[in-house]
Parts: sequence; structure tokens; C-alpha cells
Amino acid sequence: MEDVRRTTAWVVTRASHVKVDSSELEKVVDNIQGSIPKVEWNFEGIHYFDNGPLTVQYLFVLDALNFCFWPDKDLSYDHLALGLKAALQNDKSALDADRLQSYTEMGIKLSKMLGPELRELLKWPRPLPLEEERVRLLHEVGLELERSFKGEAANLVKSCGNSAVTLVALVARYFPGFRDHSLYKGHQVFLYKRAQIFAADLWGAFKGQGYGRFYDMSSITIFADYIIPAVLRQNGVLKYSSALSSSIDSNDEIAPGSEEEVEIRACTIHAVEKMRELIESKFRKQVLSVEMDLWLWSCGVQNPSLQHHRTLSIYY
Ligand SMILES: Nc1nc2c(c(CN[C@H]3C=C[C@H](O)[C@@H]3O)cn2[C@@H]2O[C@H](COP(=O)(O)O)[C@@H](O)[C@H]2O)c(=O)[nH]1
Repeated sequence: MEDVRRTTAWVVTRASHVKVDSSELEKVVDNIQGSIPKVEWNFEGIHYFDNGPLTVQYLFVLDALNFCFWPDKDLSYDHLALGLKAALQNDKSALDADRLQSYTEMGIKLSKMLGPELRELLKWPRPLPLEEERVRLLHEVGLELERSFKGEAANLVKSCGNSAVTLVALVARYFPGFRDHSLYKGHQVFLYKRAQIFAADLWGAFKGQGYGRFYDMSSITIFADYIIPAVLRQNGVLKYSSALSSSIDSNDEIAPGSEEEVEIRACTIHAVEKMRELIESKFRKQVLSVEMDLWLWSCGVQNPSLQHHRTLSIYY
């Protein structure tokens, strides 16, 4: 994850649309006295968990589809999690690698999984945002799991040697849909939101044991989605230019890969890394970005009036 830290820090030094406000950042850290309020993984009670390999399959499929809910105002991440959970409770083989690629009825392969099948799986009554991309990513997951990991995401996790950094690298190497990077002023910037969140979800769900045991969780950075930047903007840690502020406040779409979008995401990661460093130097406490993420994210999703940036993206 050094690439994520280094390249996002580089963006911060050149950013013109977004700034990290160090004194506001210090206020946030002082307010909580350097202790991150503890938020339980699955505080919403929406996730599938059976303490075994099927949970790993569930989390991998969940994070393959963990992006872009906002274009449908009634849809949220909770619907995705609850939909996949119900599908598994109903049929333990619902997320098998071959099912992700194809749709079978009475043992006959009819076609690849398509939008309508995905909607049926999630019990969502209308087309999902970026539905064709979601379907394509599911095919990719099913095919590559079958080709390289005997169909099981659990084998992918077993092959990382209890290193979250290796897991993220493996996910990005085998599954192109997880390669969340951008170009900024000619430089490659690494963000890896969904790949890192997969490691964090395993760690959270399995409480740091079994499939969730990683010796290097401190290497993971925060996950640059559309909720965390909105929380950091609201508490003053991120400052946007007036043009960007008014675009976001008027719900204009921000183009994926634009300077504005990359700066929002890179400054988010960097600001949280700075908060971590400050907590360590001022309060002598070690915190994980994953813990910071869960706290900030839970604050964000519990505040429906939060105005977030709108970018059509498969990455977050
Ligand atoms: N940074 C960060 N972003 C996260 C998550 C999660 C869920 N993580 C699970 C892990 C433990 C908890 O118990 C959660 O269930 C989703 N998202 C992002 O939020 C957005 C969805 O928002 P809305 O449209 O309002 O549903 C979308 O970009 C989605 O990718 C997270 O943890 N961190």
C-alpha cells in the first residue's frame, strides 16, 4: 500500500481544487482525544456470516459490486448486502463461480448472467446503476475464480500468507475490475478502494482470526468512496474550491479521472493518514485506518443530509 500513500501524497502537493486543512484536522483529533470511537463491523446487521469459506465468497462478490449506488435514490449499499445475504440463505450455491458466469434453470445452462438475473438475485425491481458493468465484473470474478482458485474466493485468501498487502496485490493482479487507479497530471495514482475493503471486510467479519488474520492490517489505507470525503468536508478537514463546492452542492456530476475527482479521493486518503500520524505523535496511540474508516463511514451513512460528490465509477 506504499504506492497508495506515496502517490496520493504527491497529488496533495499539487492539488488546486481540494486542500487538507491541518488545523481542522488537529481539532478533530483533539475532540476525540485520539481515541477512535469503536464501531462494530456489521453494526447495521446486514451481512451474511457463517464463519466459513462461504462468507469469504459472499464478501468477495459483495466487494466486486460495492460501488455507485447513488444514481438510484432508493438504492444503498445495504440493499446489495441484504440481497446477497438473502440469496445465500435461500440457496448456498447462489454465489458459486459457475453461477456468477451463467444462469442455469433445471440444470440447463441458458445464458451468461445478465442484468435481469442480477436484479432477480438481489430482488431489486428495476435496472441497477451501471448494471452492465456489474454483470461484466461478476463474469470476471466467476471466470477467474474458476480458472485460478478452484472457484473459491477462500483459496484466493489462503494464498496471501496472512498478508493484507499481498491479498490486495493478488486481487488487483487477477481481477482487472479491482484495479482502481487514475492518471493525475501524467502520474499514476493508486487508490484501490474495493480491493482494500475486501481485506478489511475479512478482518472485520472474522474478527482478525481465520480468514481474517492479517499481520499487516496497519498497511491498509482508508477507502476513498463518496461518503468519507463528504464527512471530512463537513468537519472542515477537506476544503474545496468554490467552483468545486458549488458543483457538488448542485449535484453536478464530477467526471471520473478529472483532476477534481482524483484530488477529492487522494486528499481523503492523505488526510486520514495525517490524522493517524497525529494521534500517534500527540496521544501515543496506534490506530488503524480501517478503524478510522469504520467510524467516519458510520457517521456519514447515518447523516442522510450529507452532500457527496457524484461520479459514475466502477471503483467506489
Ligand atoms: N469507506 C467506506 N466506504 C464504504 C464502506 C461500505 C460498507 N462496509 C461495511 C464494512 C463494515 C460495515 O458494517 C459496512 O457494512 C460501503 N462503502 C461505500 O459507501 C458508499 C455507499 O453509500 P450509500 O450510497 O449511502 O449506501 C459506496 O461508495 C460504498 O462503496 C466502508 O466500510 N467504508
